[in-house]
Amino acid sequence: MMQVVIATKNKGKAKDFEALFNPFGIDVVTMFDVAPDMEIEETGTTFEENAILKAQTLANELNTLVIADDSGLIVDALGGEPGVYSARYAGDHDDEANIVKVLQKLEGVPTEERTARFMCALAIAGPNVETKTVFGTCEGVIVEEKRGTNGFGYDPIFFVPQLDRAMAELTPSEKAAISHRGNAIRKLSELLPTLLQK
Ligand SMILES: O=c1nc[nH]c2c1ncn2[C@H]1C[C@H](O)[C@@H](COP(=O)(O)OP(=O)(O)OP(=O)(O)O)O1
Ligand SMILES: [Mg+2]
Repeated sequence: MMQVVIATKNKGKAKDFEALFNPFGIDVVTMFDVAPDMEIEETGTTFEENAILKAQTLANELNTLVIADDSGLIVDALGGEPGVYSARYAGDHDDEANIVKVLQKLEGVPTEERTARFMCALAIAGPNVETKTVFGTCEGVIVEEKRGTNGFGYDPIFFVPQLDRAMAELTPSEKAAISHRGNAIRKLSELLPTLLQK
């Protein structure tokens, strides 16, 4: 069985990656499987820097090819917040508190000004390969109340106009087809043949 190592400790992200890789017969392995005690501090100021940091740190530790994802929500009316700090916006990795904070800050802001996007930076690093990064985005609107129970993070408040549903109302494969993460993976897959030749 082919497998891909993802430098993440986010179970929601891991499920997204499974929806993207399992259809190709590729198993997803996370830090819970290969480095459960490892903590990688995200000291970068951009998604790209943090993705590279996570990919290279785990790749050096395992001496194998690793993909890392650094992602977040950009809300236009909040000047781009929570951005790179999405995971720690209101509390450390407290999805519910993060959602409440975004909704409170957007109180009274009309729908047409509630535009937002998810951003995903993926880095791939490993022995004998030059570290590469790719990016994916997904456009949406922040709704006033949570909708749906699928996905993770800010998915319940992220409405996808294209599908007329919130991200948390999509099945894993529907999300994979349109998400920032899906779009980034599709770009990475175009790079892989050249990357692995060396
Ligand atoms: O598809 C998504 N649907 C909803 N929310 C999302 C999504 N993608 C990223 N997000 C939010 C969650 C978290 O608040 C932050 C990611 O932070 P980020 O540091 O990249 O991930 P993390 O710390 O949860 O796991 P890890 O670093 O171990 O991969 O953006
Ligand atoms: Mg993180």
